[in-house]
Order: sequence, then C-alpha cells, then structure tokens
Amino acid sequence: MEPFAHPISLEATDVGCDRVGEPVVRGVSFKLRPGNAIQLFGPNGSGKSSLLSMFAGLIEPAEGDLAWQHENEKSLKPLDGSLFFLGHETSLKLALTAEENLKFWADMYGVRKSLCEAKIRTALAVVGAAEFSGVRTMRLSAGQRRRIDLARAVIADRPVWLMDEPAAAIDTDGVTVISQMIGGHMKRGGIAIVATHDDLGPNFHRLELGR
Ligand SMILES: Nc1ncnc2c1ncn2[C@@H]1O[C@H](COP(=O)(O)OP(=O)(O)OP(=O)(O)O)[C@@H](O)[C@H]1O
Repeated sequence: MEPFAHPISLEATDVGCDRVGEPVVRGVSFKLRPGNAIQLFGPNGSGKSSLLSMFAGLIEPAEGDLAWQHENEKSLKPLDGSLFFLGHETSLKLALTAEENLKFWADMYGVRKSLCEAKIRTALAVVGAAEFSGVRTMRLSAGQRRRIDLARAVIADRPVWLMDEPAAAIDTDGVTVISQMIGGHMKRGGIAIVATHDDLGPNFHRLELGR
C-alpha cells in the first residue's frame, strides 16, 4: 500500500478527562509521529475507552492540550476525515451480509464506487474473513463479526486509527492479524492508539493507566 499523502502526528501534553464531572485520567503526555503507535494498558475502569473517546473528539479534555498536526501544516481538528475509530460495540447491521455491511461503510467513508468491490475483497482477505463475505452477520460468531468490524479499517484508509479492544472475542491467529494490520498501517506513516489486554509486540509504545 502507498504511504499516506498527509501523515498526521499527535502531541498530548498533560491531558486528562472526566466522566460525569469525576476525574478519570490525569497527566497523560506523549508524542506520536507518523509511523508510531501506542498500546493503552490498564485494569477495567482505568479510563482506556474514555481516553480514546477524548482523542476521537467525542468528549472534551478536562485539562491539558491535544495537538493534532498535519506534517508541515497548521493544527487540525481530529474528526476531519482522517480518523478511523473502532469502538467496543459492533458497527454491523445483523440483517446484512458481511459484504453489504462493508458496502455501507465504504459509502460512509467516501470510497469511489469503482474501487468499492476490490477494496471490500481486499479488506475481507486481510482480516481472514473472505469466506464469510455473503453470510448474514447474525449468523457469524462474535470473533467472526469482530473481524468484519476490523475490515472497516482497511476500507476507511485513514492515517489515524483509534481502536478499543480490537482483539475482543478474537483468537490467537486473529491477534497476529491485528498486529500485522497495525504494523502495515505504521509502515505507511499512519498512527495508532490501541486499548487492548493483548500484547501486540515490541513496535508499540506502552501507556499504562492506573485505577
Ligand atoms: N458513558 C459513561 N458515562 C459515565 N461514566 C462513564 C461512562 N463510561 C465510562 N464511565 C466511567 O469512567 C471510568 C472509566 O471507564 P472506561 O470505560 O474509560 O475504562 P476502561 O479502562 O476502558 O475499562 P474496560 O477495560 O472495562 O473497558 C469508569 O469508572 C466508568 O464508570
């Protein structure tokens, strides 16, 4: 895959976030340059999802500064079409097949119609789900569904990946697939912040959150 035309970096300086007025995370600082990734660790309730929501612009930082930067350009807002967010919840409509779901997302991500079919085929192959292409997602297992959710990252083709427990319900082979996907993304100059209890390998910076 080609390098990203407009790679993005993110600098967090002493950021913190609250939930319903209560502090959840405090004092997070890091710099992610194109090609870098961070793995967020921490026990249940330590604030991994909250931080990801904050990076996605879904909740405001309670303190500190978040600076998204296009290389050689002025700062930009995070939700400008550069971001792929994989949440806890499935993004799939269960009555649709895997392929139909990905067609919907390809539309959402603005994929050109002429490229759509090939992109969906590639995405399904990358996540090891080609064989489920025509199956209604209600008939897939939790791990198989999660793979289709992950395939959206390939279709979105965006330089910033925020992923909340991408390996939830996924087998060990799938964890390797995720690690390789993110590795390929980093090689293209993408950045990633991934909350997971699995160890994705030595290429990730580690950010440990406490209780
Ligand atoms: N939507 C919400 N409204 C209010 N409080 C919330 C909300 N989501 C999370 N919290 C609170 O924020 C704290 C951090 O939760 P968060 O989901 O960010 O942790 P986490 O590290 O992602 O947990 P897990 O490993 O269980 O997914 C918890 O105490 C939780 O009660």
